[in-house]
Amino acid sequence: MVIDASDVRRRYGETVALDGVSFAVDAGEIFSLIGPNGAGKTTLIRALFGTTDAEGDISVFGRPPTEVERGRVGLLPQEFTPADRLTAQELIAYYAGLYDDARDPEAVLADVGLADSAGTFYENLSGGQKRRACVGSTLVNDPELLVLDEPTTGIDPTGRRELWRLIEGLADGGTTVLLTTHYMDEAEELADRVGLLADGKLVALGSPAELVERHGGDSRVVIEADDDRAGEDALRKAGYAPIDTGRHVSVPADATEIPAIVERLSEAGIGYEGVAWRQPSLDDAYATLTGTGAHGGLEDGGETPPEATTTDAAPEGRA
Ligand SMILES: Nc1ncnc2c1ncn2[C@@H]1O[C@H](COP(=O)(O)OP(=O)(O)OP(=O)(O)O)[C@@H](O)[C@H]1O
Repeated sequence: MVIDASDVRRRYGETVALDGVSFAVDAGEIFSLIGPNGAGKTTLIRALFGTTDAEGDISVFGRPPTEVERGRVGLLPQEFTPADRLTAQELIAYYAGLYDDARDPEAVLADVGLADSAGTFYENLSGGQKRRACVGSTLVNDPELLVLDEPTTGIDPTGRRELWRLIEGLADGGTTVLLTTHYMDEAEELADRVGLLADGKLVALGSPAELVERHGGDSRVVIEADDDRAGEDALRKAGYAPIDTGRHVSVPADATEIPAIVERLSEAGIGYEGVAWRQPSLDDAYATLTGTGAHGGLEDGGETPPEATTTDAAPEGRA
């Protein structure tokens, strides 16, 4: 086991940032922490690495956070902006210089796909290349555990996919990865297991598929109606129970029910742009658990996560 955390608590004055968090991460796993802004993700990462004090039992590689050998861990903080006028090569070489037995910077540049951009100033790299260069700076010590705090925030879809492939490659090579993200597709794509933090508590823990199964709801037919309200009314009258997703008309149904749904709509004279069948995703599970969309927050007026989800996380809290 690489990380073992039990009943971790941290307050900042009156603010409870972590309220008894327990979880464990195994070697070679990609574990993703998700949760609304202010849920406690960064505080938890800082507690795991001893840069903030916390109550509870934490061990990383079997040792208290402050006693872990630095060389075994690589950490990419959320706010990390290297100097614009360093080339990619200079950036990696700088970090390599901090370790006695660092890897060859050229090899690290190749690993993060920047061999051809080694001489490019950081400011002239694309968003995705910049983040890969930053990840590269955490790889100079060949860490066994890599911690990435929102590694793809602000990057375009191509850059995000490049980073995903990089992270997957590292995990395939045996690196344990702990990452935070606000992107549910990222957690779903990358993570072996996901922990959902809300208000300092781990309210759900499991593989993306398990969380979707437990909290994602039913598969649904989504209708892009010309008039959503009229569409919902028509389907309700026909015996369907529309789900409130904030946009379009969604009714729990199998794909085989599409013809019947379309018929009900045309009987009611409702026009539509499109009809699609969709299985629930991690986004849906997240919305159910937090009462928000993926980019909202409980503090933005969402509901308190249902009690049942708090208790159902408990037995799996420790792997
Ligand atoms: N140094 C600090 N001093 C006071 N309060 C803090 C400090 N750091 C965090 N907090 C508070 O603790 C809570 C958890 O914050 P944290 O940054 O861990 O959340 P987060 O899940 O990482 O949020 P985000 O997704 O926005 O990065 C918040 O209410 C935050 O305001």
